[in-house]
Amino acid sequence: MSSSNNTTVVSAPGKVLLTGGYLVLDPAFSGLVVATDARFYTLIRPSIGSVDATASSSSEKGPFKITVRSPQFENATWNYFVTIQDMDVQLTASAEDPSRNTFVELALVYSLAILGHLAPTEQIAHTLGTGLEVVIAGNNDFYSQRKELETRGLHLNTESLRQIPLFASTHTTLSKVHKTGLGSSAALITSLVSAIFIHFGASDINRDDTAHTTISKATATTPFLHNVAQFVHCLAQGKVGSGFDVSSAVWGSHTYRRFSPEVLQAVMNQDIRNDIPALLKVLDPTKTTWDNVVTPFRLAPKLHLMLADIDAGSHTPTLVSNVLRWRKAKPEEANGLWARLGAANDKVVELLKRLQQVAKEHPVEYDLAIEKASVIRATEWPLLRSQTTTSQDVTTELLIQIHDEFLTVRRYLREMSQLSSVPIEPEEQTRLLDVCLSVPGVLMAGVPGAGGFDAIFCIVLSEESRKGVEAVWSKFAEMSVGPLLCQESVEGGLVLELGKGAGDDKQVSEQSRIVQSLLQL
Ligand SMILES: Nc1ncnc2c1ncn2[C@@H]1O[C@H](COP(=O)(O)OP(=O)(O)O)[C@@H](O)[C@H]1O
Ligand SMILES: C[C@@](O)(CCOP(=O)(O)OP(=O)(O)O)CC(=O)O
Repeated sequence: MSSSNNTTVVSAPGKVLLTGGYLVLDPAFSGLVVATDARFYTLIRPSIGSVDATASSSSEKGPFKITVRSPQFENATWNYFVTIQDMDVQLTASAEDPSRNTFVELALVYSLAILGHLAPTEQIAHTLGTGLEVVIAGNNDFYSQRKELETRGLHLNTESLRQIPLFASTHTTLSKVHKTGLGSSAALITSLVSAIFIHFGASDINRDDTAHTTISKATATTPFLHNVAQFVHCLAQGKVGSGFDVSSAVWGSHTYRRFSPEVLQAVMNQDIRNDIPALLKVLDPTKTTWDNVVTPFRLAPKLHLMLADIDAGSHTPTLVSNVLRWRKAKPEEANGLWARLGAANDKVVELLKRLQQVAKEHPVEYDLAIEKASVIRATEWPLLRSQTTTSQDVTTELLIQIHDEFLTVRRYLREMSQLSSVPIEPEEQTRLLDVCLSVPGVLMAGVPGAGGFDAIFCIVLSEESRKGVEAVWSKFAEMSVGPLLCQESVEGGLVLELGKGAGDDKQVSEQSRIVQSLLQL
């Protein structure tokens, strides 16, 4: 039983880790991850034309063909064949394909193998029908658009980026593409895994799991999809990372405390393919306690997130292994810093939450305070302090505290850089961030995630501040700073864009324009 119109589209957002880089690898600390409105989309529909699915033996069904395409890349089509024998659903990659895609392949292998133990064989075979076509596409922000702008003779700025069509060609292959750090593989795997479970009628995600789920099983819920995506992502990356990227792809912006790595450690090998019941036991949230903690978060109104990728990328795994090596070698030095940085990170989050609350309780005064602060530099905000203690002052006070506390976070990150000899906030980035902060109305500026030369983020209070920051970026001579168009996601995590259960309002929304364009790819 596939989706009503036989096509399923599921999207998952990209991410930016504002606080908690490195610390979030340790379950004792948490991180603040903001989901972006730049999303990854997976479309699944029946293949056109018929495929010979004759049984090779009386009880075996198949082979059924699944073709996966990533139209933004050169040489990015992969073919797979599925056979079903009782509950055992096997997927093999075509030997004729010039390249393999481990991430896509593992997502398909394990999602289908798990499905074999959750849905009736007949239902799976029926949905596979004459074969399936899978189309994968990421918002342009996931990949550097420098080449596309060049071919169009356009400058590197947001105005030019808006002229590029949706899902533009990257003019290169997946292995050579310059990624912008929004977490393509986590968003891809989360959308792909979820699209498969939904397309085969084994899951029914909706905004509220309890209210709308027609399938009552624990394996039909969003936490289960999260666990499967987390497992596949870890297997594809060859290690159990913190998992904040998959978590935000599933649930949107939140403060994240990781699951204990031991939860997945025992199944982190490809032999588990031969024992799906054991794997299911680990992934079923009612059978294994996943101790990850997700507390929803939204930036207060009028706080705008800006992101830029820097064309001088760092290799995150190298940064991480060097920082962890230093922590192991100098535990006392590192743990002291970990504790101070952890406390400063928590303080930033707490202040941002309080700002949200004040905006809710005193919207008029809040807006006035933001308006005033947006036209002067953060260092001059103390001048706005008046004698009375009105709600406007509360807002101004919080803005001052957030700005100051985030400077403390950066100071600790630079200390970490120095002690570990890892360029987490390198000097070039420090200079860039400090110039950004000198623009009126800039609340925060920092290096996201693992830091390095990869990217920066700013949080600004008005459209004017945004323009001011963009002007700084375009003039910065030391490095090429490429703005991204994305902002904080308002839709949260996973969204069923098309298929059984997708909201009707999607038909007229911006998202439906995106889905229409996907259908043409
Ligand atoms: N559009 C896409 N289509 C298919 N696979 C993709 C796509 N984007 C990313 N991937 C997969 O994700 C892998 C990149 O993963 P990784 O290096 O962990 O990047 P990231 O830091 O963006 O998560 C690619 O090798 C590919 O397998
Ligand atoms: C160091 C980290 O805590 C954060 C890294 O975050 P990034 O967002 O920098 O990651 P990439 O997208 O892989 O480059 C490692 C982790 O939590 O897994």
